[in-house]
Amino acid sequence: MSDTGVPARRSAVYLLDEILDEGRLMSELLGAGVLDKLPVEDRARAARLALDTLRGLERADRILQKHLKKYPPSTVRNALRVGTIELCQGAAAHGVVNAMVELVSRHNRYSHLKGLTNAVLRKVAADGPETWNTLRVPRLPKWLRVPLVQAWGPEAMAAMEAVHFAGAPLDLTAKADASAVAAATGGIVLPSGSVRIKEAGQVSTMPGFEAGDWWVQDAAAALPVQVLAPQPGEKILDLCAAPGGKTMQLAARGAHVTAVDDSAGRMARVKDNLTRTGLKAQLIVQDARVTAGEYDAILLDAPCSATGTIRRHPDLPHAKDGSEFSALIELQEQFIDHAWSLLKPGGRMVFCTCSLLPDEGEVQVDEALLRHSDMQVDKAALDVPGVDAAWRTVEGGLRLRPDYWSGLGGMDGFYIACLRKAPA
Ligand SMILES: C[S@@+](CC[C@H](N)C(=O)[O-])C[C@H]1O[C@@H](n2cnc3c(N)ncnc32)[C@H](O)[C@@H]1O
Repeated sequence: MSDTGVPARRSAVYLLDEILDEGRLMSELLGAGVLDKLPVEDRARAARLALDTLRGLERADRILQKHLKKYPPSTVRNALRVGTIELCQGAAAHGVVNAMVELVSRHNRYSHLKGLTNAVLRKVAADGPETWNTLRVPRLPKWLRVPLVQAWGPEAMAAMEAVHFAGAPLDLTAKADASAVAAATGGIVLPSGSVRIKEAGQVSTMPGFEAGDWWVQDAAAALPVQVLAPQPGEKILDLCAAPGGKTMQLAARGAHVTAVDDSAGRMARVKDNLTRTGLKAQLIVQDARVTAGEYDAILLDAPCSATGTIRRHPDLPHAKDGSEFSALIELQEQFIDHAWSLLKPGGRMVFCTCSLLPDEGEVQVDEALLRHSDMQVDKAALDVPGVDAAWRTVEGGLRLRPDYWSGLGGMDGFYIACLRKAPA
């Protein structure tokens, strides 16, 4: 990292400007290379500062509110937010204040606000850290909170917000032996067989990464393949496959996998992942709605709101406003119907989304059952290790929420159902 910490902090402020004002996602910004010019440590620091600021945004704003008569332009406001988060996390006051004052003073439009930056952050340094823990756990923005409270109730919502605020541990899926991966990486084996690491460093330097012994995958995201229960030699279609976590799980169990995704860029990551792990699958870049063939089993991990992944992606509720969701729900319906036409009689299809919205899970399955007289929900398929009976839903699926396993560090929100086609 640079001595002053200014370049990393400036980049964190830039990320916040783009996320909060332009509605861009962190993944999109990192994919576009906005941090690529920074040294590696500065890149990690900038991303961490931006993510921490987004998680604690409501608290930072409450602390800053006391010291601001009116809001400064958003770049300066975001610099104050980053500074507040650092101060409340216990960083040395002089380092944070000096760096933020320097950052603002070098700004070509807002250099006149360096005095305000200095004065406000000094006040935050004096009272912010002790105020921090007296403030409520940050809430989701209303556009998302309202439908989630309606779906799961206020207590569950508060529990999910507590997990979002805490952030997420690192979960790994072992190619073969979870106990060996846990021993090598200092993790624990979760009830479902994933390996969880509380304090992870840089992933690519961890033991077993180069050898391809494991890949990063949230414990909840690893469950759909367990529910599908692939058998060696089965012909399995993995629809919407990139970046390939589930493709690798299917291939590791000896299935003949055809992986389809319409993003060439994301499919390149599937290829890299397969190469690193020494696993095989046929990769096809195409729209899932034109895929052809006949398959013993299908995994449909449909594109969705990704509202189940907020503890890892705290930018999402700030960058989005829900306006894209009805188009996604419509797309999911089309994917289900087309995928169903590719399934052999007697075959099974797992439909899943990393969403907390029933419209992208429970409701999709209810409606698919009405459209397809040869479709049934296979409830027995949910009998896999680590799955709690309380997570089962009325229509026969599995509802996973971030507040489940909260003592172990939570899990991503997911919906999973196994749909069985009538025999010929
Ligand atoms: C939830 S992600 C899949 C995650 C993946 N199954 C895994 O486990 O790593 C959804 C994927 O759907 C893909 N997608 C979106 N629209 C698509 C379409 N029309 N046809 C095929 N893939 C599509 C996206 O590129 C994205 O990679």
